[in-house]
Amino acid sequence: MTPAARVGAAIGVLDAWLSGVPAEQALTNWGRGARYAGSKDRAAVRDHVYDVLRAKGSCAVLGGGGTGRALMLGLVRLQGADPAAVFTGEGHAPAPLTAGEAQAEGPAPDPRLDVPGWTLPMLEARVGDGLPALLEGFRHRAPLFLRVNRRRATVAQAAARLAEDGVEAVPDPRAATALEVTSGARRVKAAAAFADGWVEPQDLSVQRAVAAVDWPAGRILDYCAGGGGKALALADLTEARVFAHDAEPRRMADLAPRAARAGVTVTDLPGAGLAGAAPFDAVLCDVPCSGSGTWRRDPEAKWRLMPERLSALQETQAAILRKAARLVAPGGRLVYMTCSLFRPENEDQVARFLAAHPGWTPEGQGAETPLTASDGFFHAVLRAP
Ligand SMILES: C[S@@+](CC[C@H](N)C(=O)[O-])C[C@H]1O[C@@H](n2cnc3c(N)ncnc32)[C@H](O)[C@@H]1O
Repeated sequence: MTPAARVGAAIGVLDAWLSGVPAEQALTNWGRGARYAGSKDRAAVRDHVYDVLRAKGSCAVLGGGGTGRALMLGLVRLQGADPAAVFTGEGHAPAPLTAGEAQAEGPAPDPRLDVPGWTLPMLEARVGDGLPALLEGFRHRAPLFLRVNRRRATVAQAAARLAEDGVEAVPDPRAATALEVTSGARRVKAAAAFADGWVEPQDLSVQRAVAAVDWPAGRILDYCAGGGGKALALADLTEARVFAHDAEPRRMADLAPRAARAGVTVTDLPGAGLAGAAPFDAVLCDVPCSGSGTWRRDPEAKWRLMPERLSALQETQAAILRKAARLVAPGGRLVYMTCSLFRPENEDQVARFLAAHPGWTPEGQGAETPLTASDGFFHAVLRAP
């Protein structure tokens, strides 16, 4: 495919997204009908779509509208390319610009347009004067970080082995287990270091939060284990026996093979087994949240989020904390985590729990933002009476 044909394909995918099809589904649907597209074409189309979703408000201003075509035109302008060289109408390229489209270019748009307006006060409350830098960052792709499984390799050994497979990665002094991938990110999952469990993708902010907690020896329950990212990190980092639970057990399907790769043991605990297995010395609640800390990675999420959804998430978070607290041993720890930047999901949620649970004490908390680590991430440690 020519570069212009890739833009044409991205326009179709964006139109499908605008009609309500999730981005991944829209990309899959396009891919099924595009047998001629090679892996580089597919990657380029995906990148166009996600670049638009990261900067949708700016693209709409620069492209003069909200259709897939206008958004892609805006992206071409935002990236400093010449639209006339892309919108040629030749082959599978999009049709030439109309006079109106050619004139639509205006001043550089405000990055505030690239997040839902009602979230701006919450973002500002988190980063203060850093808001312009945060919003500018949201327009760009997030870096990829790996966590080195220290039971398998040192950080230096993992970096050297990744390099053999064309993945360049450098240690990050902000976390002892972190490698930042500086080139070859798409090759990580095919690399021997990944297949042999030396590395797992995990954001820097998560690695910092996990390392900041004083985890007890004994028994730790990951109550919202999902794919198991935190449970695996805990099994590698601590000497504790790690258990994993999730309200939707199918989400934990990858946990066993990932644990086997990493050479660690994580024990599944279905709902029926929870009460009998309690109490635990620590219970981690990595709760469902807005994901506002990961909007660079999942920009579609910011356009899906509505105030009602945020309120519902807060109720879910409070309910999970209430239930999980009952599983903590006397004097044990409840560790609350979100990948949200919003206080209502973080500090306010902790305050609400403490107000309703006399005797529990806060033992420290931390909030990362894309300005301090990579993703936004929050953690708080609460001590049981
Ligand atoms: C943020 S994700 C967890 C990500 C995971 N810890 C990781 O590191 O990959 C939140 C998880 O909470 C689960 N969940 C939602 N409601 C729950 C509940 N009431 N009890 C337990 N888990 C719940 C979801 O199924 C989802 O897998």
